[in-house]
Amino acid sequence: MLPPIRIAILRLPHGEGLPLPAYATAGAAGMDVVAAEDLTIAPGARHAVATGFAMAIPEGFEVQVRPRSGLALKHGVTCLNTPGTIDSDYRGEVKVILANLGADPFVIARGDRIAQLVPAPVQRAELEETASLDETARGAGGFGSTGR
Ligand SMILES: O=c1ccn([C@H]2C[C@H](O)[C@@H](COP(=O)(O)OP(=O)(O)OP(=O)(O)O)O2)c(=O)[nH]1
Ligand SMILES: [Mg+2]
Repeated sequence: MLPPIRIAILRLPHGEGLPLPAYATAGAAGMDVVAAEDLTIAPGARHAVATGFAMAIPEGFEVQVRPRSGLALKHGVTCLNTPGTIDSDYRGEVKVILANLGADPFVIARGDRIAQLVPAPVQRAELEETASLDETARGAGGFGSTGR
């Protein structure tokens, strides 16, 4: 495991009394995030769920917002934009965009764990426009071109 990076976190007024994101076990890769609001997401609906905190991620890193597998498997609830990207220059409230792909309304109580946060280094690219690309065995084949 790499040494942890430091991320400043600001509790917002409506986050008072809630646990900050935390690792559930010694080997957990993601910090669980709790909802800062009570709400019900209807089947087929989505909602940007409040978390009650904002962060200042160090330059060169991002934080990914990922679904919890238990919610996905048991209820069909996932992060619609997974993995969500929190930019290092974002200072607003972190929101979790949950979608209910299940058949039943999904009830969230303030304090329920709804997603997990994973910090990751950012690799930027410089694009170089070119007139042609090198040839490969795959070529333009994709989307199942190698078979099932
Ligand atoms: O799950 C998410 C995804 C994003 N964000 C916030 C932090 C992120 O830095 C910002 C912008 O996200 P993104 O770049 O994915 O969205 P966009 O649609 O491109 O918005 P923008 O035009 O603000 O970049 O929204 C969240 O709070 N939760
Ligand atoms: Mg963007």
